[in-house]
Amino acid sequence: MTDAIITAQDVHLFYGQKEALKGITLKINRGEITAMIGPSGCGKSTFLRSLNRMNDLIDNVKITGNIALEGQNIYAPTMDTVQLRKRIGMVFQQPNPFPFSIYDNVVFGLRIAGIHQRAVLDEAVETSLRQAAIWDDVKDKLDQSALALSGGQQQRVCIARVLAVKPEVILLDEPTSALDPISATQIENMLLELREQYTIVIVTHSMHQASRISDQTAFFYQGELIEMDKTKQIFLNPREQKTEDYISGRFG
Ligand SMILES: Nc1ncnc2c1ncn2[C@@H]1O[C@H](COP(=O)(O)OP(=O)(O)OP(=O)(O)O)[C@@H](O)[C@H]1O
Repeated sequence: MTDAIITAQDVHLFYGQKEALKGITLKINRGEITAMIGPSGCGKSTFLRSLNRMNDLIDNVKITGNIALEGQNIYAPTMDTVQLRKRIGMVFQQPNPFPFSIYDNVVFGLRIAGIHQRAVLDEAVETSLRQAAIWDDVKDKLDQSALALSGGQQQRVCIARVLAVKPEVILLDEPTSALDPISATQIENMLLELREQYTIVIVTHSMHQASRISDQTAFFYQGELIEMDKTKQIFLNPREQKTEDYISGRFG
């Protein structure tokens, strides 16, 4: 029996006058990978960003409805957004390591949280880089710039940076679309390893990626959630014609 770690209830989001999300209601199951798919502009990244209040950083955004993490409304005025973004970490499309060493990238969030003991940081660096499946590649050059790594390696360091603060949920917005196919597959394999320990939500344009790694798939279209179900069900026997048309490449 799966249980929900995040619930969204009738979420509407406006950029100025434009309604980008039109009443989204869904549940994200704990310890699963949930994929968000849909054509460009359908609102999947907007929805993903609303899960850890990244949209707060954009001017003129208004959101209504309710999003709860472990039953707690994340839009409540008392919610500490720094704390929230530690609990729900985010990885972006373009690898965005800081212009620091690999070591300093990984421990960035821990230092901000006031953790400075060398042994604790060393341990976090090794554990996070191992989880991100890049420890063997970088263990002998932790003091070198993260910018000198390949794109796929940089993305895994960015994932290690998120893992170091021990989030409960990891949001990934098209994390492999800027990478070569081998790096993309390595990251997919890593996400499969991380599942169960973490809850993962991934926005992807790749049907292959969604069907290969996710447990649940949500199909968005023009700001609405058309259908969400077990991934097998969505890909083999969708309920809605629009879903079928999209996954079979008839539009998008
Ligand atoms: N900062 C913004 N200001 C105004 N409108 C925005 C902003 N970000 C997104 N939008 C609009 O909201 C709608 C949803 O965009 P969003 O980026 O969430 O879609 P998406 O499905 O993730 O698309 P893509 O696959 O191309 O990334 C689009 O019409 C987009 O133009």
